Amino acid sequence: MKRLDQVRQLLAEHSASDRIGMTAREVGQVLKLDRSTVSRYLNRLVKETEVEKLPGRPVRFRSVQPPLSQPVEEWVYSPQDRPGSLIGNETEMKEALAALLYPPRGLPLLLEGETGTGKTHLVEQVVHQAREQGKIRSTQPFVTFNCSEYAQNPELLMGQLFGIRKGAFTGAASDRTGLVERADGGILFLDEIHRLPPVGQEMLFHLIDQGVYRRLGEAELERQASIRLIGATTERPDQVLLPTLLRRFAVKLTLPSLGQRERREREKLVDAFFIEEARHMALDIRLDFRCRQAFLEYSCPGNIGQLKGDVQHACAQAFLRHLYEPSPSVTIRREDLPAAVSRVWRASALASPPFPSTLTDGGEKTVYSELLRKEQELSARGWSRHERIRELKQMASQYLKRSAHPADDRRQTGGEQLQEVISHLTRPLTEGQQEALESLIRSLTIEGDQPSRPFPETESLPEEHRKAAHSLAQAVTDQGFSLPEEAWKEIAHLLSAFHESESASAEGVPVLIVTHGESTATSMAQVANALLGDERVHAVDMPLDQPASIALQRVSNRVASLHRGNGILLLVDIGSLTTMGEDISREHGISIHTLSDVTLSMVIHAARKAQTPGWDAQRLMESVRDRFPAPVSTLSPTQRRRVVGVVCPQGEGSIPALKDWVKNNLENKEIDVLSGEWNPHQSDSFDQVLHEWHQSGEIIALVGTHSPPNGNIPFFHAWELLQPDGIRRWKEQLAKTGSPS
Ligand SMILES: Nc1ncnc2c1ncn2[C@@H]1O[C@H](COP(=O)(O)OP(=O)(O)OP(=O)(O)O)[C@@H](O)[C@H]1O
Repeated sequence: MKRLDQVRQLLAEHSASDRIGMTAREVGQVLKLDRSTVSRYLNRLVKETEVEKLPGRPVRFRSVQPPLSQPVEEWVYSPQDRPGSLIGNETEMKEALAALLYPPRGLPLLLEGETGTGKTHLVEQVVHQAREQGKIRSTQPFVTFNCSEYAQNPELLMGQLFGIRKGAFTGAASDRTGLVERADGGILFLDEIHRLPPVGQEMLFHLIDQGVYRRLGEAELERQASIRLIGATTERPDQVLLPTLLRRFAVKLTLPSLGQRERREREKLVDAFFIEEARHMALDIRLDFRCRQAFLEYSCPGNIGQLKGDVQHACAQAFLRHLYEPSPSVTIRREDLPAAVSRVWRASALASPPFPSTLTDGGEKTVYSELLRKEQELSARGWSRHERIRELKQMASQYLKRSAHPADDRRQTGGEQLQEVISHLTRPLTEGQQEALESLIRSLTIEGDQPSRPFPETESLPEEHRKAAHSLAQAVTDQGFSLPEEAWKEIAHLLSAFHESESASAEGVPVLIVTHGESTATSMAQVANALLGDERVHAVDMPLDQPASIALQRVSNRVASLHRGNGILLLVDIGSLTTMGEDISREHGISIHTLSDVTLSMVIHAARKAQTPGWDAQRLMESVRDRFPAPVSTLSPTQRRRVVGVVCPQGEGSIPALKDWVKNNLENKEIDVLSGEWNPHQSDSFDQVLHEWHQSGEIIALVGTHSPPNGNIPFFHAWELLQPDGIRRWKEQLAKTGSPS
C-alpha cells in the first residue's frame, strides 16, 4: 500500500474509535515514517478535504469520517446508479483519441501495461468515443485480435493476420482472407502484439509504412490496405518488438498497475464494479464498511481485471444465498469474499447489521439470470433444495473460473461415505474399477429421482452382471442414497465392461474426450485408462475462459497426432464442441465420428471396444450409440439442413436488416437463415448461440457486424457482403458446402 494510503487508513481507523485525532509524530511512530514526510501527506489529505486539522497545539489530525453516532456502516449500490464507463486514465484516453484521429489515417498507437490494467478497455472506449463524436463512421471496421491465441503456431498466426493463399503451407486448403483485409478502412487492434514472430513484425512494419502487404504464399500480388493500428503488450516493448516496428508507433502509453493508482481511483473502480453488478441483478447490493475496506486493501496482482472478477465473485456468492433467503436486496458478507480479499478483512468498530434481500431477474442474460433460470429449472424437475444449492454453487464457481476442488465435491456429496459403501460391497474389484464404479454411482445419486436421460438397455448383457448391478443399486439405496429407478442398468454396463476381456489390437481406434471445464475430460480418461490398464483414452479439457479457436486448434493437433488410419471417435459434452469433428475432419481429411452427452460408462464402453480387431471409427461409434441410444446425437452432415447464422453482439440492433439481406440474396432457398445475439463479456455466450443453431443443421457461414470469437466457421463481415469480392466469396462458400448428391 502506498504511504499516503497508509496514513489515510490509519487516521480513518483511529478516528472511527477516537475522535481526538492523532499528531504527525504519533502517525510517524506507528507507521515508522519520519515526521516531515507524514506532515506532507497529512497536509495533502487536508487539502483534499479527507482529513481535518483540529484546533490547538500540537496540531492533531482527524479523518473527516462520519462520527460514530452515525457510522457509515454500509454502502448501498443501486441499479439506478451509473457506474461510469472509464475510471481514471483520462489523460491516456485523450492522447489515445488524438493518435487514433490524427489525419489522414491515425498515428500507430502502442499501449503497455501489466495484465488487467485496462488496455483493451481503453481501446474500446476510445473507439466508442470516436464513433460517438462522428469522427469515425460506425461502418468502418474495428477488428481486434489477440496474437497469443496462435502463438504456438506462427504460420497460422500470420495467416490469420495477413491471409493465406491456397497451398501456402500444409493444411492451407483454400485461400483465406486475413484480418488486415477485414480491417481495411478501419481500425486494427492487436493485443499481445509481441507474440508476432519477427517476420510478422516486419510485415506489419511494411504495412504501416507503405500501406501494402501480401497474403502468406502470395509472391506476385501486393495488396493495399489502409488501417489505423493499435497494439498492446504486457512486456517491455524495447525487449520484444523489432526496433523498426517500435519506432513506427508514434504514440506510446503506459497504463499504471492497480498498486500505482491513487486510492480514490481504486475506490471508484470498486464502486463502479458493484454498481455494474447491481444493474445486472436489478437489485440493490449492500456492502458493509469492512468488506469494502478489504476490497480497497488487498493485494491484487491481476490489476483491474482481477478486482472486477473478485467483486463479481462476491456478488455471485451473495446472490446465491439471496435465492434461498428472500429479502429486498443482496447483502455481501465476509464469507462471500474471495480468499485473498477475505484475508485482509478486519474487525472494526463499525459493525454492520444483517440485511434482508428479494428475488428479481435483471432481464439481461448474466450469471445471475442464469443462476435463477437454473434454479427454476431444477425446482421444476423436483430436485431437492440441498441438491439445487449444490448444483448452483458449482455453476457459480464455474462461471467464476473457480471450479471446486474434486475433494470438496466428494465431501459435499457424501462421497467418502459412498466410497466406503461401494468398497465394502465390491471387494473383488480392483482399485481402479472401484473408483470408476464410485464415480458412476456418485453421478447417478446427484441426478436424483429424475434423470435427464434414459438409461441404456441391458438385454444383451450377461444375466450375472444384471443381477449384480441390481443388488448393488439396492444396497446403495438401502444405505440412504437416492438413485433413479433404472440406474442399475448403467451399473450393469459398467460391471460388464469390467469383466469382458478384449483381444487388443495394436491399431485400434483412438478415443478422444473433449469437454468443457478444467479437468472433466482428463478425469474421465484417467478413470477409464486406470480401469482398462492402458492409455487408450485421450482427453482435451476446455477451460471456460479459453477462446473456442484455441480449443479447436488443440483438438485438431491432438487428432492429427492420434490418427492411425482407422479414424477417431470424439466424445464431447455440449455446445459448439459437437461441430468440431466436422471442421477437423474437413481440415485433415480424417474420418471423425462424434457422439455428444458423454458419460463415464460411455467412455469405458468405447475404450473397451476401441481395440476390437477390424473396427474403424464408424463401427465403434455405432456400437457406442447402440449401447447408449439417447440423447446421443450423431452428426451426419449429409442428412442435415444447412444454416447461415446472422450474429451480432448484444444490443446492436442490426440483426433484422442483415437477416433480410441474407434471405433476399440466397439463391438456394433450402438454406435456413437463423439469427442471434452474443454477449462479448461472457466467454461461452457465442458457443451457446452456435450450439442452439447446430440443433437445426450444419452452420455453413456466419454474417455479422463484428468478428465472432470462433474462427472455425467462415465469417462474412456485413460490409464485405456489399463489396463485389465479398459477394463472390459468399457465393463460393455456399457453393462449396452444397448438398451432397
Ligand atoms: N479504467 C477502467 N474503468 C472501468 N473498468 C475498467 C477499466 N480498466 C479496465 N476495466 C475493466 O477491467 C477488466 C480488465 O481490463 P482489460 O481486459 O482491458 O485489461 P487488459 O490490460 O487488456 O488485460 P490483458 O493484458 O490481460 O488482456 C475489463 O473487464 C474492463 O472492463
